Amino acid sequence: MSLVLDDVSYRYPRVAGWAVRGASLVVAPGEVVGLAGPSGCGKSTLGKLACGVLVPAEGRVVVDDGPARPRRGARLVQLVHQDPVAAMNPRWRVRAVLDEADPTGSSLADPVVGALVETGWLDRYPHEISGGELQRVSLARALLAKPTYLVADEISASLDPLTQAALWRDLLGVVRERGLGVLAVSHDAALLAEVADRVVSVGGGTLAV
Ligand SMILES: Nc1ncnc2c1ncn2[C@@H]1O[C@H](COP(=O)(O)OP(=O)(O)OP(=O)(O)O)[C@@H](O)[C@H]1O
Repeated sequence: MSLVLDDVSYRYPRVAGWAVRGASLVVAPGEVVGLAGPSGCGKSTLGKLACGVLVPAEGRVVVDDGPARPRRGARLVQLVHQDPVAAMNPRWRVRAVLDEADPTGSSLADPVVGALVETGWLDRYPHEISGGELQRVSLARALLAKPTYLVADEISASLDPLTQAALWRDLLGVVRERGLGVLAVSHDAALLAEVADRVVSVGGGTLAV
């Protein structure tokens, strides 16, 4: 059982050249794999392929022996988007964002979510909280869906060092307790060295790990 990207390639419509070319990667349950590389080399694209937001032109993505995007049932791979503003409905208050992921309405009862989200944010719209706060809401939303794997795309880039450390401590707790597998995309080599079990680095150009 694992998240497998097998020789995947992807090119965006109307753009010359490949964004990702022949990339292969495995993330096991309970493992944190860091993905490093220069801007534009295809890290976010690979993350979107891993969770089924994009479909590879070549190669395949297999999640615990099944498809990345099953027609029915739970989405096993959740993406925490690099840009949480773009990933959130601007007309939904934070409470509605979390309730969509956990319709029981008891999301803050989850200790990890309770640590990430402050009650004072619940009645605000995404534009009424800071970028770093929105990143924490975005991570909480993804964890509420109880994924088996998480693609964490620069999830702590807009946080101060103390808040960043707290967020990763909470997330690594979920990795240990629930066996969550994480693909952590970051430019921050020191952070990846700290949180990842291993780091895949890409030198430059198109991503082909
Ligand atoms: N929606 C899109 N349409 C067209 N081209 C895109 C799109 N998104 C990304 N690209 C292009 O695909 C390539 C890979 O982009 P991607 O965002 O995956 O890189 P990245 O390594 O995550 O970069 P960064 O570290 O700056 O976030 C880049 O050349 C980028 O310009």
